[in-house]
Amino acid sequence: MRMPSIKFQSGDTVMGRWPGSSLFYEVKVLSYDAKSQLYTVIYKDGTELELREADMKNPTGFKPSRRSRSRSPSRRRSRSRSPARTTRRSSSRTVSGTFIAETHTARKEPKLKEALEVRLIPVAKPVENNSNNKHENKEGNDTSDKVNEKPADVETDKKIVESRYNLRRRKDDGDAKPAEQTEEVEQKPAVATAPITTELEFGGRLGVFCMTLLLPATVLGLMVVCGQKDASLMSSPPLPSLDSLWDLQVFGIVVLWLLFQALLYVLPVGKVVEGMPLKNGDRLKYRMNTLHAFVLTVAALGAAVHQEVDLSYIHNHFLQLAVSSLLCSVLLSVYLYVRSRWATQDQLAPGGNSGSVIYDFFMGSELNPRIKGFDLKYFCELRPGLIGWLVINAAMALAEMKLHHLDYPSPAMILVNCFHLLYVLDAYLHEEGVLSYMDITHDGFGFMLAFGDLMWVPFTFSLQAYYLVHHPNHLSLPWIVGIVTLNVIGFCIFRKANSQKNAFRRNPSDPTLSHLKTIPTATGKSLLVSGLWGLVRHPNYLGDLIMALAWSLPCGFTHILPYFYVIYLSILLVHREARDEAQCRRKYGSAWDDYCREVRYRIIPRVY
Ligand SMILES: NC(=O)C1=CN([C@@H]2O[C@H](COP(=O)(O)OP(=O)(O)OC[C@H]3O[C@@H](n4cnc5c(N)ncnc54)[C@H](OP(=O)(O)O)[C@@H]3O)[C@@H](O)[C@H]2O)C=CC1
Ligand SMILES: CC(C)=CCC[C@@H](C)[C@H]1CC=C2C3=C(CC[C@@]21C)[C@@]1(C)CC[C@H](O)C(C)(C)[C@@H]1CC3
Repeated sequence: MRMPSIKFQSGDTVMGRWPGSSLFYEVKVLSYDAKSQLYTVIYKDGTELELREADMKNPTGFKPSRRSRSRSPSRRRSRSRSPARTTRRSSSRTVSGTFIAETHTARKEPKLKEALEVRLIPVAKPVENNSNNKHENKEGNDTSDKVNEKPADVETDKKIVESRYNLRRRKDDGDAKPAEQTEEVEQKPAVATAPITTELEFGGRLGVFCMTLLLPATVLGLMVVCGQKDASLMSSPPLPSLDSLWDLQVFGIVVLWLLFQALLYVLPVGKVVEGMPLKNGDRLKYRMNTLHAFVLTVAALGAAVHQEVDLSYIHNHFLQLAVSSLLCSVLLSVYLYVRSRWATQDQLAPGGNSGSVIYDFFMGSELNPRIKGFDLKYFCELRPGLIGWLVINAAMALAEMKLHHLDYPSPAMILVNCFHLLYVLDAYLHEEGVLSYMDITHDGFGFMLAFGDLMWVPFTFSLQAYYLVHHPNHLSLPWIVGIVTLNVIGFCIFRKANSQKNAFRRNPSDPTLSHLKTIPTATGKSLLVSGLWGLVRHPNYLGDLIMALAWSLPCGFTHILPYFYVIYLSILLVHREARDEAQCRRKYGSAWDDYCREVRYRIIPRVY
């Protein structure tokens, strides 16, 4: 069928611009939509886009780039769609000669905003991750793959993307805008906008409302039961008195603790690194000094103990400390919710923009709330709660010694303390990796994380140590060896999986990963499909769960309470895996399905 009187016809091979760049690839015209005046074209790697005529040219006037690197046009996408780059970048790569550099120099970008609809259809086959077969952008500020030609200036690039393109879904996704609506789109500033959250998690508004009330009650309930002689969940201990829950002095101590950690956070020590690219292409800066903060805290506490400060105060005021932390997390969440009302669209998290007060309060509306560079979410995620957890553990060891007149903590208490210390130190030693975790890159900062970081982590993660104070458990040497071995296995899987993924994301050409197979995706990123990431789809979760079991075993088998952490983590990680799965399927489309076919189990090999 011939098309209307237009420049290009279906079946023509022409050069199509890649969104946001001055790069042209060979494309085949599939169809033309007269209403939207867009051509649907297909790139050689199977990527389909819709382009305006102005972004398509006859092949004459183009020359093939002399370099021939295996790089799919679609892999340019993440770069070209990220307007604000802090690095300059190359513009001459080829996919078996299909990626062509424009021969014109100093091309002027028209000021017109143009509509572009995007649909990516990846061609995904596992490939060896060797240096001749790269499918992936280097994440971060890597400039080592720069080649000649017009390096795109940050601002110029931003303007090009903002003024030339409005990326939106294709018609066949069901919400294409007719031509009249395109006008409307063009009138808005061309910045990334946060979509309204329609798919509500955690049982929606009612679910999060219940969780907001039940989670704090659960922590307090567990703590009360744990302090009883009979730590059975079926026991019904007397309700704690108001006095045992609240003390102004204790509240003051918690506030001082937060301020002290905040002070350590702003110390100008440690390198500053950039986080993952945000929706608008910017990268926030983070100072990596959690380890410094930890060491200084230990030094300060050591000095305090030397001055005869009694750390068993923590054990004696455990409930009051928890209630004060809860109050701080509620106040913080209210502040976060209120300030999110003034946040710009591109500062909002995808999951916390539903318009429902309770839902957005719980999930967190703003992705990276900052006060003059002080990142509230990142601060809370790694510092007051995690260091607080270790301090509580140490206080429990002292309380155990005091209560049972011991010269040293029991072997069970030492194991629990050492395992937890290793886990937290590992996070600090690999602090940069945390910047790519879901909580930082995807989840908003609201009650769930504020409460999780400030109350849940320190007071439920330390339950095993608290339990051991009142329920000593003798461990034989074989048990000790067995438990230590289990923790080492879990830790190695956890660390290796996280390190492999982080290294691969930072530099897919990393020679230490060259033996691993990968699946390319249309976004330009690849997926690891062998090694630990070929065993299950979340090997890091598997390692985490094995460690969790090793942390509970020192407490014996008399009560289920010390196993609370394993139960919590299993539920959280299964749910998290499902969330991540949905995100990855959206992001990677059929390449993700191929990965799932290749790696059948999610967390536990041959089981789940
Ligand atoms: N102790 C606790 O309470 C908790 C601990 N954790 C731990 O935190 C850590 C971080 O967890 P989380 O942020 O949930 O998830 P991950 O660190 O596993 O990140 C998931 C992301 O990894 C990338 N990815 C997935 N599969 C592959 C693959 N095959 N190859 C390359 N990249 C892949 C995808 O992102 P992309 O492709 O965009 O890079 C995906 O979105 C984990 O180790 C977890 O165990 C988590 C929650 C609670
Ligand atoms: C429902 C509910 C109680 C939600 C709160 C969940 C949070 C407690 C967790 C979500 C992800 C977390 C992570 C860590 C601690 C627990 C929370 C905040 C973590 C910082 C622990 C240390 C690890 O090494 C880690 C850095 C991998 C980890 C990151 C995720």
